[in-house]
Amino acid sequence: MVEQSCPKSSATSVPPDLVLVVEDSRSIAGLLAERIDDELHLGPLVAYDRAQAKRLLDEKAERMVAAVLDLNLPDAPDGEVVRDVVSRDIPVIVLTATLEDDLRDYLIRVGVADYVVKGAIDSLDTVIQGLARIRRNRGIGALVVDDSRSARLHLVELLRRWGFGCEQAANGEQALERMRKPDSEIRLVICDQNMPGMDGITLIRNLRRQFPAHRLGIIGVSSYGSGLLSARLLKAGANDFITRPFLEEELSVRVNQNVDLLDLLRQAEDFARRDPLTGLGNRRYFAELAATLVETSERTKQPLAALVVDLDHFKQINDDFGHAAGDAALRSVAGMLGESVRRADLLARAGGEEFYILSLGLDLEGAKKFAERIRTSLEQLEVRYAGQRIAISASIGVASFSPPPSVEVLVEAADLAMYAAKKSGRNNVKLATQD
Ligand SMILES: Nc1nc2c(ncn2[C@@H]2O[C@H](COP(=O)(O)OP(=O)(O)OP(=O)(O)O)[C@@H](O)[C@H]2O)c(=O)[nH]1
Repeated sequence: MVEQSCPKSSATSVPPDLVLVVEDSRSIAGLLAERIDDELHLGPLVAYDRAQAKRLLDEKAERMVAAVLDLNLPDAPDGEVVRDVVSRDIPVIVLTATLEDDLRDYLIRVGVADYVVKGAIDSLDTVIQGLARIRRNRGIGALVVDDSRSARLHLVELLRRWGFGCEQAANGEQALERMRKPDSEIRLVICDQNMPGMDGITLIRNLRRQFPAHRLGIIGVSSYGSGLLSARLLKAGANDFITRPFLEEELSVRVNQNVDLLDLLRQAEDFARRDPLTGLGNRRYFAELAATLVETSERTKQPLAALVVDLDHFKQINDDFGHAAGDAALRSVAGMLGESVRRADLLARAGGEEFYILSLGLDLEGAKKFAERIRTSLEQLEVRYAGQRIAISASIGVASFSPPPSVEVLVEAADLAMYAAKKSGRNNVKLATQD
């Protein structure tokens, strides 16, 4: 079995939304609190000494995303507050005036996520970036694969202090079994090369066949002196590698850079599927999800309905009020449609002033009622631009098949019905004929 090492989040109903700042300099504490609030939209909890910090921990520890701690406090001159916080499994960034080697060793040993030397021009920027990463990491599942229990636990402990939700597997087979589970998403795998049975390279090849580089970051771990091995790990599909023994800081940077890259790739993916004006999915997004809905309709023997919603005389709106007003109207319509559909429905902007909705479980009669409701809501929609009301209406075509032969047939049927609605005067709903 795969061991669950650290929970992804605490069991409280309020998601963690606070950052503890323990700093006796009121000016630094004030600056940090302001930036945590403004830039991260998290609630700063400020304590000026250890006693205050302990009280806040007793009251609100489970709501803390992370803590920023000064090492020298009036009632705790030797960093005692660090242990108070680390012992509660809250990721810690330490602010320190100086950094000698033995202090660095102590901080890593005691379990801090990061340390920042005070006074450098960008030190507060570094703290804010560190907090943003810890918050981001909380939503990311990581899997450590290593047959050595102590090596595995070391990696798990490091990932946990950086905020990751973390699981572990003792060999390649366990790791593949874990990756087959759809429940919690693992986005980062750190895997050792030398394992009995399936080695790291074979495991990475296997993983890469199933998970492209923008879905899963893989960091291979090789031993010192095996330069060729590192190259082979990369060739097998690892995004990066680290050589043992490593400094915790180096692993932290590699892990964070890889997760940053995953985020960027995910954003690029998202941009390719999203309409920038309305924030709705675009045609590409629609095509991908529609295929899944058709499959579900076939499998569950439920009808699948399509609505094609085309705004009337939109050119006239642009001509009368200007293109910016037309844009504002499209955004309002998208917002209204977003509120009208159920969570499981698929809504997309198909292009221009046309929107598609797919709804599983609606027969033609149900879909007609749904379309009528949308038509009426659009008619009543209050779109105001520069003090003037822009009247909106739509012609809606409706089709429902149980199951549809294909997405194309379903949408084409609804599209033809929409044209019939336009022909018969606009601002009405028409149903597709069964043939
Ligand atoms: N403001 C704005 N206008 C857009 C956008 N996309 C398409 N349009 C405009 O929507 C109008 C669509 O015009 P037509 O296809 O002639 O249709 P219509 O005027 O709505 O008339 P009917 O559909 O026949 O009722 C065009 O003038 C496009 O320029 C957009 O993103 N923003």
